[in-house]
Order: sequence, then structure tokens, then C-alpha cells
Amino acid sequence: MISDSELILNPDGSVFHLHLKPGQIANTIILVGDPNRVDVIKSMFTDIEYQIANREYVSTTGKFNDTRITVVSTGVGIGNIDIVMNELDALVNIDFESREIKKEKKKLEFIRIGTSGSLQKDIPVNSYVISEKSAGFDNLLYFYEDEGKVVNEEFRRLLRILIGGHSIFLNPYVVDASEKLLDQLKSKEAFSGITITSPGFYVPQGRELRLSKKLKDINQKLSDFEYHGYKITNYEMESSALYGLAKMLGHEAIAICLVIANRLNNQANENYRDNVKELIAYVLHKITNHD
Ligand SMILES: O=P(O)(O)O[C@H]1O[C@H](CO)[C@@H](O)[C@H]1O
Ligand SMILES: O=c1cc[nH]c(=O)[nH]1
Repeated sequence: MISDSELILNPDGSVFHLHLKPGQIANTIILVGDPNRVDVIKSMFTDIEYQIANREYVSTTGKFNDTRITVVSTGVGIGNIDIVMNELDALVNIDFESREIKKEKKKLEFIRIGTSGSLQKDIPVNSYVISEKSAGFDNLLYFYEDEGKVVNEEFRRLLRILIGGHSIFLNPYVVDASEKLLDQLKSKEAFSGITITSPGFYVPQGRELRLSKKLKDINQKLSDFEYHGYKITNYEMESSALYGLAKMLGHEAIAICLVIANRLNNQANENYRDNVKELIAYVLHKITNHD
């Protein structure tokens, strides 16, 4: 039995942060960083069941092309993904009455729609990038006992060599996207490759305002790196934890991002919201039509 302090439920029976109750989430779940993005997706839905907001976590469930889909905003960063993934899994795989883990496990499909910074000169601003693999420059997965079962050990070794003597604070873990979801999302319209999930937006992604970075030429090194034909394509801040937790919990996960900055060409699009809307439409059609 899982105690009150490990799985905290609110007085109305909803799960602690997300404020959702069992039965309220669909098997297909879109995750977005920005809570405002939930309204954009909701405006494309029919049969909307509810919208619930607590902190940065805004959730809604509705239908697109007759497919029931839940949207949850995660806010920024890995810590939020730990909360969102554990609570969404608990909603389907833990009995909230008995506080026991269910015998029959439900598999969920997670599609993250985000924004990101390109690490390739020929992946321009406004491109779509699917994260075929995600390399976590955070350390979340190392707290989990099963981490070794889901990470790519060879890739970890090569990345540690690339970052040299800084491996005391940086030990990247690499996890694959769901092949099933990759097949659904891939097209000529989208680039794909390896995404770096960073624990910060500024110095951890090589951005120096008033503070300097330890890893001097990291973005060029990452850009030049190649692994079995895969190139490192972009930076964002959530997919490594999403992929790792989804795999350990038995779910499918993928991330697709709009490039809003190109770090090699020093370009940015700060008016990206219409482009995100187009990316959302792209994803909704792909996951519901499979065309
Ligand atoms: O646009 P979202 O989904 O928030 O994704 C990206 O944007 C945020 C940083 O600006 C980080 O969350 C990063 O992963
Ligand atoms: O450069 C960028 C842009 C969006 N999100 C990131 O994490 N990095």
C-alpha cells in the first residue's frame, strides 16, 4: 500500500499537483511547456470535458478527429516532468481507493510539443525537429533504480569523452523516443536527430549574458558530433526525463519542437506563436490520421 505522504491526494480525491482524478485522462496525452498553449490546442478540439489549472499545470481533455486526447502543460524543466509523469501514471496505474498498484497496467502515449534552439546551421528557425534520441544533461534519471535498463551506454561514453574533464558535474544519459510515435510523426516536413535536454536556458545552453560558461566551445562541439549517422540537432529542457520516465513506466513518448533560435547562425524568431499553432495542427493530424 502506498502511504499518504508518497502519493498525496487532495481532499476532492485528485492527485496533488495536477488536480486530476482517475478517468479524466485519455490514453493519448500532449505535453506542452507553456500553459497558454493548452488553450490553443483546446480551440481545435470538440467534446471538451473540462479545463483544470493548478500552478503551471493546466489540463484539458477533448477530441480531435474523434480521438480522445488530454493536454497537460508542464511548465519549464526536468523537475516538472518528474511530477507530471509520476502523477499521470498514478492516475491510470494506481488504485486511488486502495492505494495499491494495479495488476493490469495501462500504456499511455505522450507527445511533447515544444520550442527549441537549433544546433545545426542547416536547421533554420521555424523548422520542426523530432527528437529521435534525447541526451539528458540533467541528472534526474540517475535517482531511479531502473535507469540502466533504458539508457544507451555506448552513447553515454562517447558524450562523456566529448565533454572531457567536466564529467564530474555532467554525465549525460541518452534515451530513445518511441519507435511507434516516431513512425507516426516523421515526414519530409520535419528534421530529426538527437536533442540535448539542458538543466538551464542560459549558461547550460552556452548563452552568456553576465556569467561565463565552463564548457567553452560546447555548442560547436555538439554540432560537429556524430553518432552512427545521427547528428545533434537541438536544445530544449524536458525530453530526456520524459523519455526515461516513460520507458521505465512502460509508456510511449516522443518530442517534436519548433526551432525558435538557431545557435550557430545567431538567429531567433520571437514571434513564433503562429508557427507553434501550425506545428500543433501537424501533430494532431499525424497522431489521429496516421497519414
Ligand atoms: O516551449 P516549451 O515547451 O516550454 O519548451 C522550451 O521552452 C522553454 C524555455 O524557453 C523550455 O521549456 C524548453 O524546453
Ligand atoms: O534556445 C532555446 C529555445 C527554446 N528552448 C530552449 O530550451 N532553448
